[in-house]
Amino acid sequence: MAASSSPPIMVNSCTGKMGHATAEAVVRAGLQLVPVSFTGASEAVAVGNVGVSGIPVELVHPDERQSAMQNLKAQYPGLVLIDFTLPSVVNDNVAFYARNGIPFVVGTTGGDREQLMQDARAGNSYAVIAPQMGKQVVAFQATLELMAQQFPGAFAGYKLEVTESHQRQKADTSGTAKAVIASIAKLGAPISEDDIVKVRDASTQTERLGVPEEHLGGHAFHTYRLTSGDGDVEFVFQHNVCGRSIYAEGTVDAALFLAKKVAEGSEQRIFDMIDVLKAGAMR
Ligand SMILES: NC(=O)c1ccc[n+]([C@@H]2O[C@H](COP(=O)([O-])OP(=O)(O)OC[C@H]3O[C@@H](n4cnc5c(N)ncnc54)[C@H](O)[C@@H]3O)[C@@H](O)[C@H]2O)c1
Ligand SMILES: O=C(O)C1=N[C@H](C(=O)O)CCC1
Repeated sequence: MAASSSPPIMVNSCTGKMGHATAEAVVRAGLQLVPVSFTGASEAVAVGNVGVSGIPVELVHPDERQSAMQNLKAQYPGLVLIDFTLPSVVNDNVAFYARNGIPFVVGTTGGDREQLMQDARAGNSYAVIAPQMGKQVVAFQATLELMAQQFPGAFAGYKLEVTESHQRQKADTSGTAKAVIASIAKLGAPISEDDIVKVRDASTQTERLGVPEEHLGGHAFHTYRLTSGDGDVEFVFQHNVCGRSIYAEGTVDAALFLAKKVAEGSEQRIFDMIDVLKAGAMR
């Protein structure tokens, strides 16, 4: 695979909310958006293409993706691929990208994460894989993980309550919240992913959580509350995001970071967003 510092970027799927926002960020960054996007079977049948900042992007049915990929590799040397699809298809997609040796960035959450990492490592592909692409949220996550590594068990005996609020259509529990509770478990306050309270109803979101009406369709309001056993001490961590631009911009940074790693012939091939932040790889 040829390397490039300004890679052509393919976004799957431009029919999705996050995929479309990321494709717009690719164009905004002055990068070449590959005018082809893999999409779900229903969308591929229903519409032929979708517009991204005035660029018509041709939609490819899952059954046609292998032949399309052969052509794309030839037509777009140095291609980097971004995946914002669904938890139900992300494993199959990652295995497909790895088999084709395409550098890829996966922001899609859920699926079988252990299998996903195994498949990503199995090929010779380069990848950035992270459930959270927003750089400032990633910095928060990294700080919490550092605290957990420096002071394991520091919050033993504390009770953790987690609430995550997202747009109504989000079916899965936030991948970011899952990653954060894994760090807090190392601090001594473990909870199960099933204990994460998912808020998806508009009235609770606007009246109790303060989500602006205009962002009900795209927001991430997370609260992590740690309370001491005697109830006398309380810590509250929050990250409240409206819209999707924080993720889209971080994803473009991740794609540029990955293209650089390919160009360098980096020995490490699989990265997360903390690696992107540590490299200072932000525009
Ligand atoms: N990492 C992050 O920072 C971040 C940020 C936002 C969303 N996400 C994740 O991204 C994913 C998508 O979120 P969304 O809000 O865009 O969802 P969405 O439902 O709007 O979009 C999903 C898209 O995937 C497409 N799709 C379905 N099957 C496909 C297949 N086999 N191949 C290609 N495309 C296929 C659908 O057509 C749909 O357009 C979720 O897992 C979400 O958690 C991650
Ligand atoms: O909008 C979404 O869906 C998001 N998904 C990621 C998660 O599951 O944590 C990141 C935040 C937004």
